[in-house]
Amino acid sequence: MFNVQRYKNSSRTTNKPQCSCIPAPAPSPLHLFICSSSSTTITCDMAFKTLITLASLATAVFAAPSPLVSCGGGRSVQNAACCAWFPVLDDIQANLFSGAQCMEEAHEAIRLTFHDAIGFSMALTQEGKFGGGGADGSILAFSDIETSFAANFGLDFTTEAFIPFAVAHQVSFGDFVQFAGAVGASNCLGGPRLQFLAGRPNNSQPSPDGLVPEPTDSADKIFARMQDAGFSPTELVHLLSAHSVAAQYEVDTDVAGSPFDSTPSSFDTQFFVESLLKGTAFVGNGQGGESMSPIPGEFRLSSDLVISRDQRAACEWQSLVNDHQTMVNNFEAAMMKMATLGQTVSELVDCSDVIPVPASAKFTATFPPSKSINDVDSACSSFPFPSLGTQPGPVTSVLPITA
Ligand code: HEM
Ligand SMILES: [Ca+2]
Repeated sequence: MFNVQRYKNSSRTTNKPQCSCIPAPAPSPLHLFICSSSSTTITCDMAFKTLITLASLATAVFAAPSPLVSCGGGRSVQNAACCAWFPVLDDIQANLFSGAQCMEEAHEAIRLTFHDAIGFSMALTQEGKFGGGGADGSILAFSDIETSFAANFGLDFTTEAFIPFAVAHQVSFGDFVQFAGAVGASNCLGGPRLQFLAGRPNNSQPSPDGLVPEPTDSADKIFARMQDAGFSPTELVHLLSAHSVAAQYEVDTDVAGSPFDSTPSSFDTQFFVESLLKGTAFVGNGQGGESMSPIPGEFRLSSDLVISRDQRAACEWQSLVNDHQTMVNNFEAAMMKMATLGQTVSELVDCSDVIPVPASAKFTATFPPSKSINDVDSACSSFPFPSLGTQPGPVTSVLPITA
């Protein structure tokens, strides 16, 4: 096993008053609030009002912006414990993400957040078969087991590359997976600034097989699996914004690096546009979860096809075609939920201020060259597909992402 220390959260204490409510002598309907340290007795009603007032005051005081703590080098954070993440940030930006790029490793980092966190099942927990799980770093701690699952095929390269960083910086695997994903996403033009909470313990169990959705799965199967982890079809659409900065390497290795949209380094809405165009040809061999795509070089996952055409998701999908800001907001909210699956949020420290602010961009969605509204395969009848311009020029092939 790796010698990784558990991230130490600041100790927390609770102030419980040494008081209790007892019924007042009949016929009074009141309960009396009696404190051991005081001879005063007041009614519970009054006591609770006082406590509520004190609690609101305390909340107001603690909610006030706290002074920033300097971490040196011109960087500062709200919580001093978060300074420890800057060396991790600098290391992965330079040595994992090739200088803060939104390329293959950053994409893999985003994907890994999902493949770790989705190892969580309310049904299995209720049946007493697999409690816990979720965003716990098990995909790194038990990479030999979890990367043998079909849905994680090829992720062994990623886990091998990621593990040494977590070990070197002595942070928990669960924290590292979510941190690397948030930093990777921030490298993408127009990307989200994801929340990052630190302090996940390093005590995961291997996830059972079968919890990560596969590109060959039906919409019913995928929605059921996501529901079992606490996500609605709408939230799944929000999470799938990640496929705007994505490519495949393992579904068809002969066309490794073929992206899911024409702008795989921009967290823009082109994925939602292009995935709704009629497929015309396979980029690869058409097997293992590939569907026909509309543009040469672009790869379409069958799972994206069935989800985007399903009545439970189609309108949400279409609503994001030309709404980058909503796409970012939705993704941030859904990722916040996913990154803490199986964790006790109150025990984590908010270190979001360590995550870089992504380069902002104002995107206007367009049809690829030669495509128009006539090529749209909309499954949403509630509102029309937005009116978009067409990129000028001849049809060009989307280039693969190469290392
Ligand atoms: C229905 C659920 C999903 C299915 C079936 C699915 C399937 C896939 C597949 C088959 C690949 C290609 C892997 C390869 O061959 O290298 C992929 C890539 C990717 N997925 Fe998903 N995915 C799903 C949801 C998600 C979610 C929720 C996220 C993130 C929040 C995500 C992020 C990514 C990213 C970033 C990549 C690109 C990885 C790279 O370029 O190396 N996916 N996905
Ligand atoms: Ca894109």
